[in-house]
Amino acid sequence: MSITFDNVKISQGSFTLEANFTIDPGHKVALLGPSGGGKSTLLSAIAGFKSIDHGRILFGGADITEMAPAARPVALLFQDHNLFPHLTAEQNIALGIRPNLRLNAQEWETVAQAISRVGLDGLGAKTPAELSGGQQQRIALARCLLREKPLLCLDEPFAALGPALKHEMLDLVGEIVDATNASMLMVTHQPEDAIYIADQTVLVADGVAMAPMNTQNLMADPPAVLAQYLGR
Ligand SMILES: Nc1ncnc2c1ncn2[C@@H]1O[C@H](COP(=O)(O)OP(=O)(O)OP(=O)(O)O)[C@@H](O)[C@H]1O
Repeated sequence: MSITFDNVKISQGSFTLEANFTIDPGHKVALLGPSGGGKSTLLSAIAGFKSIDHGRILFGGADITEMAPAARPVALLFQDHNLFPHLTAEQNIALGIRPNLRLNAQEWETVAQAISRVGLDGLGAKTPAELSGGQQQRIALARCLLREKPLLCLDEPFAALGPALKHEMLDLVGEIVDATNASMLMVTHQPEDAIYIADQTVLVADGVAMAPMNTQNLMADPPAVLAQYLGR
């Protein structure tokens, strides 16, 4: 579904971010730009954790500006702090279905399928401390996925992972997004990650989130602010 920022203005102290564009349905989009540019702020506004001062955010044409975070069509994955340390992997995933963890047999089966989907069969009873960083992120991703939200927002989700594992995770996200017909927005500091997974890129710099551009074209001929960021 499309995502529209209709004359959106978000302020945070002396910082202001503007966004006025539409992302067409079916794209995987990277949010790229200098530190402090407003990438996380934009994701927080979409997820409903940051209110906007002006304008509207539409998803598939429906105004979600005033919706509570849990009611939004959005699942959000952060770089870390995604899991509760005292709960097992499967309990952490189950939270995505029912925060009180009182799931019926069919819902536990859904949890088991989600564990399988992220390639972690047999590890459901482990706590986060017993899992590697990559495995922990897979658990967090599994919880995001079983909420079946049509928009997956990722805030530097795999920054702590090595290159091989990161590519594996990006492949997994890409596959799942394609299979479920979802849309994806991913904040990254790595241009190569944007090229790897995102067909479009939104450049966020100088208080403006710009309309999405084809990632390959953008990298081949970057505007000054991006060239500077890339160190070219
Ligand atoms: N709670 C806050 N109060 C006031 N200003 C804030 C607050 N949080 C962030 N900011 C400011 O908002 C701006 C945008 O921050 P944001 O975290 O969205 O940037 P970012 O592009 O995600 O940065 P990074 O790449 O470093 O994570 C920054 O200039 C920051 O100083």
